[in-house]
Amino acid sequence: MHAFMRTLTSGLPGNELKWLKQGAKESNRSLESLVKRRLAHEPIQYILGTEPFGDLDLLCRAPVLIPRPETHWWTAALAEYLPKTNKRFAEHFAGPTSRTLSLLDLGTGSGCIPILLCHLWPKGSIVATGIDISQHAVSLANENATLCGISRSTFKAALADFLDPAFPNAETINPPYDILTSNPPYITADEYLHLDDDVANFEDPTALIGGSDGLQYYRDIANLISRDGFLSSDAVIALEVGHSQADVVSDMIHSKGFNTDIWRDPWGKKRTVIGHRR
Ligand SMILES: C[S@@+](CC[C@H](N)C(=O)[O-])C[C@H]1O[C@@H](n2cnc3c(N)ncnc32)[C@H](O)[C@@H]1O
Repeated sequence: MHAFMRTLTSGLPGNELKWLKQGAKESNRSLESLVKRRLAHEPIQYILGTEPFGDLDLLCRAPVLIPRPETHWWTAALAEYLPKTNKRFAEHFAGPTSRTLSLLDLGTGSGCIPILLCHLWPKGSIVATGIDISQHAVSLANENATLCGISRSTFKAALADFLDPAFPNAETINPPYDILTSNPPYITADEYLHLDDDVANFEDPTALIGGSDGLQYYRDIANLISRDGFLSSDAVIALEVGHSQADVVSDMIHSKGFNTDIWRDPWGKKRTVIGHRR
């Protein structure tokens, strides 16, 4: 048996084996079955069922997108940046004010972005909504919100399709929003064909492909933000983009009456487009 396990685990990096052993110990699942799943390219986050996102530990379940380190990076940076953008936001984050701030996250997946923002602003009271086209994602995001126990704020995920011309029409979507965040699907249909098995065989293609040129969702977001009454007059927008998309997405947002800024991640890539109403 030991020799069999040694052969089975020889294809795994040492740290993954350590995590799987830990996972097997914590959940009474056999190490052999966990290793077999990993060797079949299932991501370790789905096998263990969680992934750290800052100091949160979020539930992960296929096929909902596993939160990525680059998403954590800009979300944490946004939490620091927002109080510096205007007086109303600054007052709000210093402590409770008479008004709540409303936040909408488009394509919320695990709920990682709004849940971390609420967690990092413990003094503010934010009414956050995450929408997703996938019921798997909506359920997981609501479970994550309960698990993470955000104090003064509330977060609720709801099923909706933001590409639908009738969006927003559900009761759960209640504009105007003060903060709009999104990490939409942004890889091209061609890039999808070249993804590693770990991603392509387990994560939902709907979470990844942004149309033939990868930009379909940004065009839609640009249309949404230019609608009367969708955003408040001092709203801030934060969009994650693919590594070559920042300039074109920034131009789209700029053309809708917003000043824009592009943030580079710690690895030097242009990863986030920030927008403020002009
Ligand atoms: C790249 S994932 C991001 C998930 C999560 N926000 C994160 O950063 O880990 C994009 C998400 O958008 C959702 N999505 C795709 N098309 C959508 C649509 N038309 N309306 C609403 N959500 C959509 C997917 O189901 C997926 O959860």
